[in-house]
Amino acid sequence: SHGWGYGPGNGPDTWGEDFPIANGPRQSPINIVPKDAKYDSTLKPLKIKYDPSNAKGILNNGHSFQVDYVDDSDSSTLTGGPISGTYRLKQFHFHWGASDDRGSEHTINGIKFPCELHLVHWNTKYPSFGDAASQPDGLAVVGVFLKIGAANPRLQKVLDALDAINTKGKQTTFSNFDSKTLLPGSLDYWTYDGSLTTPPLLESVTWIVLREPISVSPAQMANSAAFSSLEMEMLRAAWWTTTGPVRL
Ligand SMILES: COc1ccc2c(ccc[n+]2C(=O)c2ccc(S(N)(=O)=O)cc2)c1
Ligand SMILES: [Zn+2]
Repeated sequence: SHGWGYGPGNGPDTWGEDFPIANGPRQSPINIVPKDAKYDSTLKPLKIKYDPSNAKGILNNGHSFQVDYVDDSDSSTLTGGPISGTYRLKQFHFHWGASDDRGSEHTINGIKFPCELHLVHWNTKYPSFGDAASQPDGLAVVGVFLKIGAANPRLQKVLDALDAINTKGKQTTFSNFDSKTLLPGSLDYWTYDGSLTTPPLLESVTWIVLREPISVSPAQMANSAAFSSLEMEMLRAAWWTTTGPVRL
């Protein structure tokens, strides 16, 4: 059968057929309502330490593109915040839509952002990412909203690499990139226990969604081939998933 995607026959509302956990108790994404969020004084500040030399490559996986990191040591880690122990950076990727009025997975007061960055980390109490991905405390994903505004020079190195991976399955080396530069000035966050937002939808993610967005310009959103090739899939789907991928 054709794989999952964002089209009319394989989009988020059909994922439950192959992945019944789609109807589970802690599925992501969710709508964040700031006024309903509870302040938790036991939460600590986020501690993020990334080593730019750990960047390995950039891959077009057909649903997004991801920058993969070497994760065989504790040189790029997330600690503090709502998590205990040490989580290693594995990859980061983006979710975007066919137009600037939608694309993010999480929403704030029902508002969609044009893009959302996910920095994926796994709990080093488990031997590998694959093992951690099936554990309730296995993963921690930092979500960062992108809003349309001034061009963001920190994104440019990533966008410039996309032309070399403009079809599904293509990858190329991507080295010496400090993903910490993608983060906003404030690390204030909302957190909840959720899941992977794409199949296999595993309920193993402690979500840490930053309140402050970073900027991206309309030209940056549109200008790269890979964005457009991946966006072609999104475009085909756009007429179908005008409600976006939020499943409640
Ligand atoms: C154990 O088998 C797996 C585990 C994870 C898989 C995966 C296939 C695609 C993506 N992943 C992911 O790693 C993945 C999927 C979604 C996200 S998200 N969008 O950050 O929730 C992060 C990471 C298969
Ligand atoms: Zn994601």
